[in-house]
Amino acid sequence: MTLVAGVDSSTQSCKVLVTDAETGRIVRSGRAAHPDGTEVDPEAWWQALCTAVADAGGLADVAAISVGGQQHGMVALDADGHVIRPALLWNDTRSAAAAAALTAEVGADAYAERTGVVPVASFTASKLRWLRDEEPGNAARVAAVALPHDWLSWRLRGYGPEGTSPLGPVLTELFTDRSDASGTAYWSAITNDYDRALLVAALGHDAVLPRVLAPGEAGGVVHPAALPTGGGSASIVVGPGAGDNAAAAFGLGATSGDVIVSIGTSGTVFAVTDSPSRDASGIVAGFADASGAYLPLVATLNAARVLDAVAGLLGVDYDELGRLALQAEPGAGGAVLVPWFEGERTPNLPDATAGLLGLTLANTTRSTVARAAVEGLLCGLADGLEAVRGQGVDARRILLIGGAAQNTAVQTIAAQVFAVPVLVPAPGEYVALGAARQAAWALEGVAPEWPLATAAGPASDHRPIIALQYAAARDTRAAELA
Ligand SMILES: Nc1ncnc2c1ncn2[C@@H]1O[C@H](COP(=O)(O)OP(=O)(O)O)[C@@H](O)[C@H]1O
Ligand SMILES: O=C(CO)[C@@H](O)[C@H](O)COP(=O)(O)O
Repeated sequence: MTLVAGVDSSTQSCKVLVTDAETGRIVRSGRAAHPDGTEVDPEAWWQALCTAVADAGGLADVAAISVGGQQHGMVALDADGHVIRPALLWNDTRSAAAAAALTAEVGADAYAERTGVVPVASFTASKLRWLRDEEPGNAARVAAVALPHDWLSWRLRGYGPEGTSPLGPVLTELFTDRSDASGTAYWSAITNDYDRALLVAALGHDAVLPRVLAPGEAGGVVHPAALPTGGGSASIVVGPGAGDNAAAAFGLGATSGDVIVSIGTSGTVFAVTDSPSRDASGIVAGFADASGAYLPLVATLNAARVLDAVAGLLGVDYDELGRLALQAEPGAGGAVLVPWFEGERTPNLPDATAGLLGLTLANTTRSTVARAAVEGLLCGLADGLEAVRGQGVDARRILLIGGAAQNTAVQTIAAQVFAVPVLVPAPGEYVALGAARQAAWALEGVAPEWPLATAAGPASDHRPIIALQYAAARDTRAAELA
């Protein structure tokens, strides 16, 4: 049996799956935590990757590996391959003003036309502009800009800072893939090329950018001395890797009619499409996918951690939070949580705060607050679904994934919020699975047809009151914050 490995270096943790290359059957797995915070030293991701690989039994018998990862994070390298400062992550909103400045200078229409996206705080270009303005000394030292998955793939291949890596700081050996490149706001999924003028507009000067591999293209091999556990043979192929959402779509084998809703640290709504999208409003990001197609996507900053916050407030665990939520009626008796705890990306309100609206003596109970939390986070994603549909996406069913998708109340209430059937694939790490499938593709030259994840769904039970009530509260909250 030939084995391949897939990695999900996500916001909160690193997960590794080792699978049968032919069938996708999971043979073993490992994981390790990432530090908290919206800026992180990439070295922590590398250490977590090493730990997760060891936890998954190492790579000695593995023939190929590919790395999926959180999108957009700014990994700025100097000419000696050192990381210049901790990476700003996709959920770090300090670059909001930089995003607005770039958009004003270039124009939203021009950005959408040239890159498929309009800058928001999350995108790499906005973070580079922030660096240029706030840390000019650091910006001047930037010799290359990579994304989390690019940098980890580079490290796996033995590259890194002088003296601490077997092959040293060969910046031109960095590679990425279409999906992650499309989240930079200086690459076009249509021309398949960087827009260097937009990089210079953001950073203030040109820099080495990772070569963009074709889907399924092999990017080299794991260096036998890169991992502390040893890399196994000298010929473990490294696949192109992908942004985590694209990797999940590839792992799920999503096709036309499928819309994926992922509830992890981020909330995302996305689909695989044959043609690119260009939304000059900036709500839908016109990303690329991992198979050579496109991935229109809406992301929210407030997803699974909304439940963490409210469970903490109520002093309960996830299961009890779910039980409480299901004790209340749909609409939570008029209580609405607009869950913008971390500011928000969609709608683009980076400085927003959350609001609990519509409280009365009658509805101020633990169960209505629990339900309002679940409804609020799902309604933000339902708005995302409408926006994605507005780009011509056919939504015949929703595939619900991510950490919080395992919560029974989230599943039940999703079937009340979305007017489209909701399916919950068997619990799994679909980003890592997609990366493993990519590894098999890079190894064998053909994308393997792995059996689709089995998925069961809550019965459709659409309750329009939830979204109607949320829309009114959302608009009220946005007006309060304006
Ligand atoms: N049963 C559950 N109910 C609600 N939330 C959950 C549950 N299990 C895990 N989570 C949440 O899922 C999140 C992790 O999801 P994951 O998709 O792995 O995140 P990421 O990819 O952003 O690192 C955590 O914030 C955790 O609180
Ligand atoms: O910013 C985006 C997508 O544009 C996020 O989806 C990140 O890619 C992080 O994902 P998770 O770690 O929450 O899965």
